[in-house]
Amino acid sequence: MSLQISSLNAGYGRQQILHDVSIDDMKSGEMVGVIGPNAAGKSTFFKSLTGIVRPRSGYVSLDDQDILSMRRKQRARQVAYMPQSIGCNAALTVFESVLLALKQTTGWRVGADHLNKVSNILSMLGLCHLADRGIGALSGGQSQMVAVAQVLVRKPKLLLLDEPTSALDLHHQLSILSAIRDAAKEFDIIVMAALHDLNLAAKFCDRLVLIREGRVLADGEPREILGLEALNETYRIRASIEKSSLGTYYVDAQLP
Ligand SMILES: Nc1ncnc2c1ncn2[C@@H]1O[C@H](COP(=O)(O)OP(=O)(O)OP(=O)(O)O)[C@@H](O)[C@H]1O
Repeated sequence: MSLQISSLNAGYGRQQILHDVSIDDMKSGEMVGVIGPNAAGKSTFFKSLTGIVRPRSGYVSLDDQDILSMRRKQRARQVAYMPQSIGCNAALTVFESVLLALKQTTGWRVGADHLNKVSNILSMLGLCHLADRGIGALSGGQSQMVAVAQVLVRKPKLLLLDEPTSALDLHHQLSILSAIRDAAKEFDIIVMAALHDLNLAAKFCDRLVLIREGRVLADGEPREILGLEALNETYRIRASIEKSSLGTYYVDAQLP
């Protein structure tokens, strides 16, 4: 399965935000980091793939199907989106909220297989201890992890995560991204995640797409993208890419 995005244009009113965004040949199991400074258009890009923002032009082919022309329900079975800010319904437990997310795309009959799916996802993300808690009584980080469970349980073909670790401590940033990467491989999902932490992006993503002012500036392997001079200009920093004693690459950045 592959995803192809060609010449996507989108915006709000008269303001054009995305300009001819094209990304070639993303493959199932792949984790693609979408990076770029504040207001670059990353959320608008994700929203235009889900239909929340209607693209003005462009073509998005997922598994040889044009997702932009799909009906909302059909698209929801294939594309799951976790927005940057998460609302919660205080009347549900964590387990029920993940079950409800699953049922949105599979109909309302609840069978043992559905309950197992929810249990498996909670276990995969290390959230079993929260299963019976009311979702209105979670911390910001716990809510964010439950939101990941809600999209992952649907096993979409394409999973869009808008800053999935912004509320998480270091341990949970690593554990959640690691679980998402494993899930991408196990369930054959294409994951696109907007990430502000370039070191996490380098550590977990197979590929990085750098967006500035609504345009794709670069697309490639993390080491290649983070070593680009364009990164300095885009983020208005002075950065160098270093190799750690663990053998991973990281960005050492300062103000210019
Ligand atoms: N609903 C909206 N109506 C009008 N303009 C909007 C709307 N949502 C976003 N924008 C504008 O679109 C531009 C891109 O915003 P977007 O949220 O896509 O950026 P982003 O890269 O996700 O930013 P951040 O990293 O800060 O979350 C910004 O200039 C923003 O002000």
